[in-house]
Amino acid sequence: MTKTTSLDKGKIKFLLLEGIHPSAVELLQASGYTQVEVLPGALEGEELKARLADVHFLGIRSRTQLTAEVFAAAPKLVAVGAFCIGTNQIDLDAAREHGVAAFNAPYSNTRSVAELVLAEAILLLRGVPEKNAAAHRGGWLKTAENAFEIRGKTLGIVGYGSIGAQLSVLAEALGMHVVFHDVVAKLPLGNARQARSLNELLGQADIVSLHVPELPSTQWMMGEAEIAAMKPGAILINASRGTVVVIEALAAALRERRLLGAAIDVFPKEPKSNKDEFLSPLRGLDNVILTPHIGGSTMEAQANIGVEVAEKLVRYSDNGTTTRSVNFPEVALPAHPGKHRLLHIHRNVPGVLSAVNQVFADHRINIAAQYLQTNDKVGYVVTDVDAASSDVAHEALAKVPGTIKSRVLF
Ligand SMILES: NC(=O)C1=CN([C@@H]2O[C@H](COP(=O)(O)OP(=O)(O)OC[C@H]3O[C@@H](n4cnc5c(N)ncnc54)[C@H](O)[C@@H]3O)[C@@H](O)[C@H]2O)C=CC1
Ligand SMILES: O=C(O)C(=O)COP(=O)(O)O
Repeated sequence: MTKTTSLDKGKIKFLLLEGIHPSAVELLQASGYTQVEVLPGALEGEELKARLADVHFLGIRSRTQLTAEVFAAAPKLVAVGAFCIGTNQIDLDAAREHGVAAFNAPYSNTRSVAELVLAEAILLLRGVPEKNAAAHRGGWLKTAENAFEIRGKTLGIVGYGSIGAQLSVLAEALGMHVVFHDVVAKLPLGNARQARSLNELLGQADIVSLHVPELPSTQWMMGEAEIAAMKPGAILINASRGTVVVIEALAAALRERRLLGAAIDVFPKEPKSNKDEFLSPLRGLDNVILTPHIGGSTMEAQANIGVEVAEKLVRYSDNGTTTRSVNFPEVALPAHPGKHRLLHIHRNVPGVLSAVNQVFADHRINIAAQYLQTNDKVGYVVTDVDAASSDVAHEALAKVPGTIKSRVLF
């Protein structure tokens, strides 16, 4: 039998958590990976660590927290796939230091989030959440008071990245004016314009929608002062991360009717599973749409994400390609028939590359192709050598000081 990978594909273990779409399993199996375990929920603590003891590839979504402690308990882990956009749940530095490459799906659920936000903006401008809640209780709130068309209103987008920019285009198609705030100068799409500051945006927008990643700089960025700076009767929508809004300050503004309404999809503390109770100061406020972190949860987005991230994991497993990794130097080297491929991940300190190449010189191994990329912490070198030399080279490479991980691919 001809081997295609150093470790028989049938022995490589994938663990997919949080109900990742079956499209991922199908792709992995079609690529020869038969050991794929799928769990519907997230794992944490000792259970997560115990499960990871013999796992090579892990798939998660936004809920599973991968800390330095978790990586330390996963000696065989080669890569992590975040089957979502955000990677704030992964300690990316710790992953890198353990030689674990991380990938995500930066675009597959963008449209789903943008559509949800627009739908919520329309419903909130019409007071539908309150009228719907009243009707369920036997009430009948037929009135035009505080009910508005979306046409002609100003949408303020905070974070003009993939989602913010997509939302901008859709909003203009509905006749909205768009103003955005971003820490980076961005090309405005259509007639959108970039505000000079968050406060300028807050003073102009009828609807403020947040689309920033979770970062130290975005934590609690919508606090009491920022909410007070919003126009009276404005609407706040948050489908980014729960740590971006001070939820108590929002609840106070909504109770006092300073804001017309809000739609919140993400929370500082979210239930761990569908079985746990959702607790929030926003519960019971009829002018708030509360959704259980489903901005990206559509069949279309999940199916696409399943394929996108599974493909990235397969490419990394099969030939060492790290293109679009979120924490690793990017390397993509074409396959060289008849050669074996050595993957060497090391600390980016002076002397490691020369020590690596000294191994080849010492063993008189001819290099067919070699590619090195580094980032501030880690170096990743891919070397293709004659098949007959790969075992001896692999053994010697693993002993080079500064080595984090090394693999050989046949
Ligand atoms: N509710 C849900 O189910 C989903 C939530 N998300 C969240 O949405 C976030 C945004 O997604 P994308 O648009 O794809 O990300 P992106 O990375 O394309 O865009 C984020 C933008 O925010 C900007 N930014 C960063 N810090 C900022 C700050 N302090 N002030 C203003 N702008 C700032 C960046 O420059 C960038 O333009 C994700 O990081 C994720 O946390 C994403 C998908 C689904
Ligand atoms: O893509 C993201 O960043 C999200 O927040 C979506 O998370 P989820 O996959 O629904 O847990």
